[in-house]
Amino acid sequence: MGKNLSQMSNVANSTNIMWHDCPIQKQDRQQLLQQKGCVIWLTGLSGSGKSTIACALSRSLHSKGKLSYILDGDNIRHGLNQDLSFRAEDRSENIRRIGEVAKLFADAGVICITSLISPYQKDRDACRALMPKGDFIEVFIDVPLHVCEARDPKGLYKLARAGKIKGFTGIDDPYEPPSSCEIVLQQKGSNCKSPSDMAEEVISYLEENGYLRA
Ligand SMILES: Nc1ncnc2c1ncn2[C@@H]1O[C@H](COP(=O)(O)OS(=O)(=O)O)[C@@H](OP(=O)(O)O)[C@H]1O
Ligand SMILES: Nc1ncnc2c1ncn2[C@@H]1O[C@H](COP(=O)(O)OP(=O)(O)O)[C@@H](O)[C@H]1O
Repeated sequence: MGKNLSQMSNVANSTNIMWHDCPIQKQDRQQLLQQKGCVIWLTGLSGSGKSTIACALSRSLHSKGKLSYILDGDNIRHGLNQDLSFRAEDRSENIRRIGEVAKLFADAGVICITSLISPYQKDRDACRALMPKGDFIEVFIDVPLHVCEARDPKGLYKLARAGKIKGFTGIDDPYEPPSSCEIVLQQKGSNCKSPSDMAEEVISYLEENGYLRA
């Protein structure tokens, strides 16, 4: 029997498309994995520690028998997003695509950790709006510019200050800190928290909010 025409959709440039459901759903995959699929969205300046904390978090989850996967902005720009630059529209598209991919991982039951500067509030809000409620956990890595600049692990701040990189976040391109997010990771006074201490704060949030059981 032919498909009912009324079930057909047009989405942007995709016409006459139809959604297919599978009887095995997110709930079933979560049961198998004994965890809740979600997106842990790490945002912060270059050098704030996103990649380091993402790795510490993934390692800690792995040791607890929980399946996670990291989508790192730098890495995704080597493949899927290699056509995108750092101008505002391309950063937005970078974040939109990674948001869509992260949503698929969360639907697969995986704890998906994204690690992107994601400097604009509206782009992060748009990703949140893509997901079912509770699936988007926004984590602000609140490290001041002067600390990130002093770390400068890739030498990019130095190049940006010398005018050799234009539109560098924090120097001559904006970073909008989250106005409200689930977790803020920051140094308390002079007490320097390690990346694994910060990862453990995220783990505590996941444990307390039931993400580490089905
Ligand atoms: N102009 C400019 N501004 C900011 N960052 C720059 C720029 N050019 C290159 N890089 C390098 O690219 C990494 C950031 O990529 P993202 O995909 O996370 O950025 S964004 O979310 O689209 O803003 C960023 O990596 P991290 O240092 O890990 O944040 C930089 O290494
Ligand atoms: N909590 C922390 N305390 C001290 N140094 C850190 C911390 N987190 C990261 N670093 C260091 O800061 C640098 C930047 O970290 P990275 O993870 O590459 O940041 P990002 O991915 O945000 O650019 C690295 O050299 C890392 O060792």
